Amino acid sequence: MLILPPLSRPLFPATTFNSNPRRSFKNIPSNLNLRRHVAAATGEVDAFTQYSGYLFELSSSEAESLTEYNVSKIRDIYQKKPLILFRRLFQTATTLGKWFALRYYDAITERTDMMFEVRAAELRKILVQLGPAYIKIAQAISSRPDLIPPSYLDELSLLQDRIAPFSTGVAFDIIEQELGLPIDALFSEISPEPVAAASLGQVYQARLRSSGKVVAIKVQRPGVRAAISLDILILRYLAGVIKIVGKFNTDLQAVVDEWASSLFREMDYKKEADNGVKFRQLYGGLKDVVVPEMYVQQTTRKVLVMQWVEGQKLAEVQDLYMIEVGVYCSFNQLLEYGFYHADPHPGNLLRTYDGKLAYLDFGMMGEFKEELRDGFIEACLHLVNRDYDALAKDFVTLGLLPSTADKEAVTMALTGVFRDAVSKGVRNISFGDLLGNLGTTMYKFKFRIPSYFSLVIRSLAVLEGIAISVNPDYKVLGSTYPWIARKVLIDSSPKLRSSLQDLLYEDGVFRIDRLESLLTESLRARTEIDLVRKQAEDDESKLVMKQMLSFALNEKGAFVREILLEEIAKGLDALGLATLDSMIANLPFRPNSFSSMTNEDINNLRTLRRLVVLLTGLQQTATPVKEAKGVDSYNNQKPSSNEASMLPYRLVFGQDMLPLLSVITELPQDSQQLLLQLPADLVGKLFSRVAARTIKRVFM
Ligand SMILES: Nc1ncnc2c1ncn2[C@@H]1O[C@H](COP(=O)(O)OP(=O)(O)OP(=O)(O)O)[C@@H](O)[C@H]1O
Repeated sequence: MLILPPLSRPLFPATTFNSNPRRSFKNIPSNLNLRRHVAAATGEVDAFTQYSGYLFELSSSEAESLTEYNVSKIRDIYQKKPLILFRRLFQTATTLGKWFALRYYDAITERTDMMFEVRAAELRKILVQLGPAYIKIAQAISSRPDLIPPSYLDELSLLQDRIAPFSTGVAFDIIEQELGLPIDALFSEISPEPVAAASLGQVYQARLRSSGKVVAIKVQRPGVRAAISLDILILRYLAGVIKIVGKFNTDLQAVVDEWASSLFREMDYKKEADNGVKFRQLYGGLKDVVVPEMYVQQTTRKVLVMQWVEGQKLAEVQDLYMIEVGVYCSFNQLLEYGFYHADPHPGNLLRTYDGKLAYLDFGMMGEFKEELRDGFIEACLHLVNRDYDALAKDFVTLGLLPSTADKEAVTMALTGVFRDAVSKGVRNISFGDLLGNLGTTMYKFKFRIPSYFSLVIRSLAVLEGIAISVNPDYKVLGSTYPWIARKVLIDSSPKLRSSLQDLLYEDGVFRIDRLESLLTESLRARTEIDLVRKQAEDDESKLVMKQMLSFALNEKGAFVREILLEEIAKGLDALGLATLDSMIANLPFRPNSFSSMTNEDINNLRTLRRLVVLLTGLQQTATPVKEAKGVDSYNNQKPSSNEASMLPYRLVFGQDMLPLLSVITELPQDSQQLLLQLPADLVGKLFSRVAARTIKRVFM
């Protein structure tokens, strides 16, 4: 048996854990008594390691074999062990009680503000001492600005789960027990000490004997399930007491139950492996994203074996491209498939040595249901388009605002927060600032953040946090917006289609500026095309043209294409009228200030021109119609007789159509075929428009 030699670029410095002597596992007697190992581990002067003695006591408990959260089973188990229950209750009450007493003392001596940071830091240490359940609570509430005052958020989010490891001997025994084979039958090499230790488990690096592949083995702390069950029971009692004493409306015990169920899911490594398999299927194929392969056959509830990923923690590398890949992948998780990594903290994201972003730890996954996803997208659209009233309504739809809230006051407060957020433009919205200000407002108005949403928020906030360490000006929402714009333009959900319709037609008037902004934003989304763009020789304008046309002539662009055709038909109709006007203006006996065009036609002509520019990227060489002031100024342009009849076309199409033709020939076959169908569709629309107008003019 060999000790795994360091890989070419070791991930973890050997100094990470200094407790275990380097040894091969031939030195570990297979029949080792667990208690001796725990005793050795508790030799470390560390609050959490002492705690592992307590975990060990519980490791043989009935609660350790619970497969899922079941409060009545847990109650039954611990009612039979009142001593353990009371001892833990006493330990928790005295530890937390001391802290609350100090807080109370601060309050009566009016030193609360002064001592805020000190108390927050003390609380963090206490939570680590109290063990996994409390560390997990702290991790969960560190993304809940509605639950705790903003100043505590910073301290709790610092809570690192780099906790002292438990004995390697115990870990190896667990691997053998769980996998049912001697460890050296399964692995040809293994690291002599854990490469990382977290609240629920620790990780070893090993090589599979069967295939020679390097794997990571995650081993669950012995006794952790029983300890967490016990703590959950105590917390439920506590929640019951607080609810009665504090006269709370919320069912606090239900909150504990919901959290406990998710924690139990996280402690089941078989579920984690299944999540990993699904995550790999959905996102493992994305460009520059790595999702380790799960060895489901070698995985049990307490031992997880997966492909080893070599790389550096994302927080330690200065690579903005990784953040962009992260944003792209997060978008896919949140808004495309709704299955997302709900715990992408910096320790769970690595940059591989060949420049890819690797995701680890699939214990906590979230599901963003389609209706809520669409609601979230709508809210983003409303935020970007500064429609604050609609935004306040979105808050109700998303379940963020209780129906009892004083809507007017809340809307006003929210408007203030959002106005500030978008004041420097969409690309500069700081998610962190928005969250902070939103948190203060939410805390004040007693909003609640539904649990599904807090995970979404957390996942975006983590990404922005990492990005900021690389580029202080990085804005995650600004980078996500192109994806949102793209989604709105191509999605077939009826809800999103109707919000697009509402957005583009305000009081019946077509808002080309909004379409322009959506289309141009959507092109900033880092698609495969965009990634190819790095190598492409094409010049910028030709690429924009190609992307726009590819979008408009694609299966997914059908809904927007319909809107575009409608607007182009209106524009061409107006162009026809303008041509007629120009020709009449050329007649020797032209009537004074004759015009067949209404203001609406002029607008349509302007829209057509902007659409041509937008879709083709062609620069206008003729006088922009935008500058003409209504029908009169249009007619007063007095062109020379030869130019006159061409003027409207030049106004719309500019002069150089050649690049457009060359791009069309480069489009995919499907798009070219669609393009050939367009004239027929357009003629149909134009014909019905001209007919309707003629009838109107003749009979009215
Ligand atoms: N497949 C892997 N390849 C390389 N390193 C890994 C792998 N899996 C885990 N690690 C290392 O082990 C650490 C802990 O793993 P992981 O986050 O899965 O444990 P956890 O107990 O679920 O932690 P948490 O408390 O964050 O939920 C990671 O931060 C990483 O450093």
